[in-house]
Amino acid sequence: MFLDNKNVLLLATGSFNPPTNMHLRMFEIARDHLNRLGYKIHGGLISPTHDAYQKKDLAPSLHRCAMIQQALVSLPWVKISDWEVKQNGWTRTRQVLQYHQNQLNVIISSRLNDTDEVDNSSLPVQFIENNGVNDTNQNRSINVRLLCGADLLESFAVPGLWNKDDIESIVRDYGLVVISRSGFNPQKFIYESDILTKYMANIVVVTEWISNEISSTKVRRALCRNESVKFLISDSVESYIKEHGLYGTLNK
Ligand SMILES: Nc1ncnc2c1ncn2[C@@H]1O[C@H](COP(=O)(O)OP(=O)(O)OP(=O)(O)O)[C@@H](O)[C@H]1O
Ligand SMILES: NC(=O)c1ccc[n+]([C@@H]2O[C@H](COP(=O)(O)O)[C@@H](O)[C@H]2O)c1
Ligand SMILES: [Zn+2]
Repeated sequence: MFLDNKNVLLLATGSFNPPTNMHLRMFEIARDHLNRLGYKIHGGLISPTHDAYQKKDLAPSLHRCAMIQQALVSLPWVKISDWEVKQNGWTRTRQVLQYHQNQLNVIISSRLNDTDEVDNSSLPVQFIENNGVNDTNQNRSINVRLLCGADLLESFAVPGLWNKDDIESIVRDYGLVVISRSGFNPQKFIYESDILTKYMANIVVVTEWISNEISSTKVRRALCRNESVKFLISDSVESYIKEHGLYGTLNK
């Protein structure tokens, strides 16, 4: 019932519209915290949501993927997975976790058996190679964990947004790493949820003490008003946005 595998790959889902410095910091904050708790982080993945995800002002995934790729140049231990955006429609988060966990299992077993016929282009397998999965006395599996902000956790309570079964599977089979966000109280939210309390051992809440209110919404607003977004997003992401006239920057 409790996840005791300390070998972890962090997977973050979301719009990344556009990717901000806080999206990148989430991975760094989570890795530091989990390392202190004795976990070993074998890599990270960003899985942007499909264009069919009904969200206001969502830029096409082609652009969101390109921006994520630019942003990740300064965070090489995290890779983009474009599996979600390549599907025919929106994919629920439980299925996103399931797909990547299956892929990871296949890759690890093919490495252990010295067969290499799996397409692993979307997974950061170099971390797996470099992080001792082939060591003896090592647990040879890696758990995909959902990395999210406290707002995403609290969206579990939005009526009709998440299936009850999906929430249970996410927290039971994968586990959560939740980064604090101002205006949200993940500890209280867990306390008030029977299912989250049942599996609280699988939820790591990480407090970001250097609190930072960057959000994509605020960045889009600043861009549209022709205000500076420097130090909120990567310079290369800003250049990409302006080059393609995204978020109302055309002719500004
Ligand atoms: N400042 C932040 N602190 C903690 N978590 C964050 C922060 N910004 C984004 N996240 C997390 O990153 C993931 C992707 O979020 P998302 O793409 O919605 O970014 P966002 O900044 O919330 O964008 P938007 O304003 O468009 O909703 C989510 O799990 C979200 O909770
Ligand atoms: N039922 C579900 O699995 C479910 C519901 C709502 C959002 N989500 C995901 O959570 C993320 C939320 O992103 P935003 O915070 O940008 O809306 C997206 O990746 C979306 O696909 C999943
Ligand atoms: Zn959001």
